[in-house]
Amino acid sequence: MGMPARRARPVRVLVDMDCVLADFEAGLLRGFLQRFPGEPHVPLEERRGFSAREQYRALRPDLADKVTTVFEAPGFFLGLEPIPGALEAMREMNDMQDTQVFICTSPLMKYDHCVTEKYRWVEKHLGPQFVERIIVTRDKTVISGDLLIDDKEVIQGQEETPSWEHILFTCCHNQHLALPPPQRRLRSWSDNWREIIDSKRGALPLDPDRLGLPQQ
Ligand SMILES: Cc1cn([C@H]2C[C@H](O)[C@@H](COP(=O)(O)O)O2)c(=O)[nH]c1=O
Ligand SMILES: [Mg+2]
Repeated sequence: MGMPARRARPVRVLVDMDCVLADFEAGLLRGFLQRFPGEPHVPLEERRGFSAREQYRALRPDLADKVTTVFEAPGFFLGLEPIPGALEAMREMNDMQDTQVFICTSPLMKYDHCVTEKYRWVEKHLGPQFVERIIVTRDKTVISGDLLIDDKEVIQGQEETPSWEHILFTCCHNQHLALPPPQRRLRSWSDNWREIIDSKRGALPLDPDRLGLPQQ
């Protein structure tokens, strides 16, 4: 008798929220134009780098605090529009066999409205079963998973070698970046996310049910 075949471990996918599920950048620009109509702004095509605050600061130093008031305001996070295809992809992913989906999101340091509104956003758009799947953390490197789908170009924290592979989700602020190989991108929710998840299955122990092998 050979080595006992082990049952397949599910692929665990961590999905970021801002700019991956919820359109933070469009909401921020809309809110800025409403609140500060006479001020210069950064069009989405010109966004560069994760921090909108820093890009507005470079445009004019006092704009950093102004843009921050927009995303710290009550109602900002709850009012964000879903990214096209995100809700459908999350539902389909959640229904896939041998796949665990979690929403992994970082709160603002000024968390008063942000955290509850993130929970309410998930309940409103995805339903209560996804509320159970929310992980709120300032450090995603300590969360275990096979994949992290996230728009932030560099994700650092206490863990130097996180368990997940970071898939860069394309967003206005990162679309110009050339990725160091072998880093992969997901260009949108119409892109090949299923293939990316399936690429992780090969690395997992084999499932005897699928191979028709005798159970141990
Ligand atoms: C652009 C920008 C974002 N933030 C905040 C807003 C959110 O709370 C997090 C993003 O979280 P994610 O899980 O990495 O998507 O960052 C900010 O503080 N300043 C900014 O300019
Ligand atoms: Mg994000």
